[in-house]
Amino acid sequence: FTRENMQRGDWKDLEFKGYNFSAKGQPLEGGHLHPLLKVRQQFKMIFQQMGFEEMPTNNFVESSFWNFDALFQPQQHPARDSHDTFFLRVPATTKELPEDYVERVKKVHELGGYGSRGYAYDWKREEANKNLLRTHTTAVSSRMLYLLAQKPFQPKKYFSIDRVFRNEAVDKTHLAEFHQIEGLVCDRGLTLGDLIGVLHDFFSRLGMSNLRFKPAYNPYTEPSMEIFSYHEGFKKWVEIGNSGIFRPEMLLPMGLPEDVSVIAWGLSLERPTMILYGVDNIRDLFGHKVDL
Ligand SMILES: COC[C@@H]1[C@H](c2ccc(C#Cc3ccccc3)cc2)[C@@H]2CN(C(=O)Nc3ccc(OC4CC4)cc3)C[C@@H](O)[C@@H](O)CN12
Repeated sequence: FTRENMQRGDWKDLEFKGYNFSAKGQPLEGGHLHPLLKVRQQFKMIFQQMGFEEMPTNNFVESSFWNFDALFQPQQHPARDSHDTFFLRVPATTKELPEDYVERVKKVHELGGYGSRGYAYDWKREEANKNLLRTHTTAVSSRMLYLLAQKPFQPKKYFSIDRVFRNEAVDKTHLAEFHQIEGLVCDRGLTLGDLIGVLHDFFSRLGMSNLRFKPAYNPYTEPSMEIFSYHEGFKKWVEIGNSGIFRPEMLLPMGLPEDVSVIAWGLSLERPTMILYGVDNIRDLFGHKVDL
């Protein structure tokens, strides 16, 4: 039946079936929120109920300075080479860093100070200038703590939930990126007991009250602890995150008062989401739809 037939009106003498008004309409597919975003909302609400402020995390690109050097992570650390980190070609280097602070960071890496021996190596500005995709949201925490140190001290509780990037082999449960959740409390005289207490408060709001802690290592926290929770369903201990107290070599060059300490912890968003939604392949949740 061509346009000409229609225009000539040939349709007038055709037999048409009567309307069937009792026919069902197309089933309407209701939309649904992505599980990761639903779990992110839950964590956000928990942090807000605990009086934490959200940190600005909308820069995926970071300098090696804020991502590593400010955290007292030495320039020869394996996490800093291209097997673990995505470095940028354009723009390859960062433009502006607070020069006086950079000098103090260089000094604490090379010679120590504040009671530290330092790492006794030649710290290079070119290394710190290299732009990368942030490997952890702790890069944002370091920026926020530096800003806090520029004003008369006041205690703060910050959190962040956003994407981080690692140049790692991908498999069923690992992607080259994930969402890190991080919380920190900055106040005078905080101790490991305060860290354990805030972890119990935080995780109990997720129904995880039976916690255990194991000594661990992070370049920027001392002491550090891995966090475990007994999972009733799996009848076993599940690692639910990592935590620690930021080192003086990180905090004092920023200019924070000597008696101020910062307790912090982190976990991923994908792990809890996969468990809460029974997803066993991370690709069903996020990332490129390829069959591995
Ligand atoms: C390379 O990726 C590391 C990632 C990710 C992680 C690890 C450490 C940090 C951190 C930190 C930190 C430490 C000190 C100071 C500041 C930040 C953040 C994310 C998860 C951290 N983990 C993790 O999320 N596990 C987890 C969390 C919640 C959960 O809830 C379920 C409902 C019951 C279940 C599991 C632990 C492991 O999964 C680990 O194998 C994978 N980890």
